[in-house]
Amino acid sequence: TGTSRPQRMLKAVQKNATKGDPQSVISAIDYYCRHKEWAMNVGDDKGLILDSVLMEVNPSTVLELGTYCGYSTVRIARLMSPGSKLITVEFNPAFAEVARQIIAYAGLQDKVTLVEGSSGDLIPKMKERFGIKYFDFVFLDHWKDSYAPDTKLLEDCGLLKKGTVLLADNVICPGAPEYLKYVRNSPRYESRYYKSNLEYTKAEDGLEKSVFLG
Ligand SMILES: Oc1cc(-c2ccc(F)cc2)cc2cncnc12
Ligand SMILES: [Mg+2]
Repeated sequence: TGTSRPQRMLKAVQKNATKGDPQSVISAIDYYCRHKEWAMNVGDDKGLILDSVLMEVNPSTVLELGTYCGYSTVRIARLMSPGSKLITVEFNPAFAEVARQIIAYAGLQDKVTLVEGSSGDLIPKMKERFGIKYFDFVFLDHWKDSYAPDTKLLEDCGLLKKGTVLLADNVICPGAPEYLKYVRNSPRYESRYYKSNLEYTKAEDGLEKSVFLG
């Protein structure tokens, strides 16, 4: 069988990026996925929007749902202040294994806790396992039909506080219609859509930013 796409992406990082330099890891992945083989990272176009929303929030605690190879984990963690914490959840063990190595290559392993498992199982354990009171920022980038149930679960577990920002990838492509309906119709959220492109393509996609109002 040979190598997987995530393994080839890791090789490209090890070959073309500088150890301990997160920006070079991001650039190496973007170059590889734009010129060699596409992969489902949030990418450089939507990545710039992610960067700016993240910097605006300057969160102490972040939850990422859907690690994949760790591209957005590196994008987020590189901008987080000293002492802040990112917990990232990945269901697929092969993805998690590559992500650990890419996060470590970027030198960001001290800020990041990667947890393997299903978001639905892990969200109710966040307080007891990781001593998390609230999340200041949540990046949703996993299965699109889990966005809405996981958001409701975060509310029910008391993991959102007034002002918590949810940022959801792929709300157009592949699409998360039930999630959009939920956050756009709920009086508990203030939502806006950031139009962009599906990573490394000309197709439309975008990010939905939703502020929890408490
Ligand atoms: O950013 C993403 C993109 C796509 C995707 C795949 C195939 C296609 F044709 C278009 C889009 C799938 C994803 C699954 N999980 C998280 N993020 C994703
Ligand atoms: Mg995505």
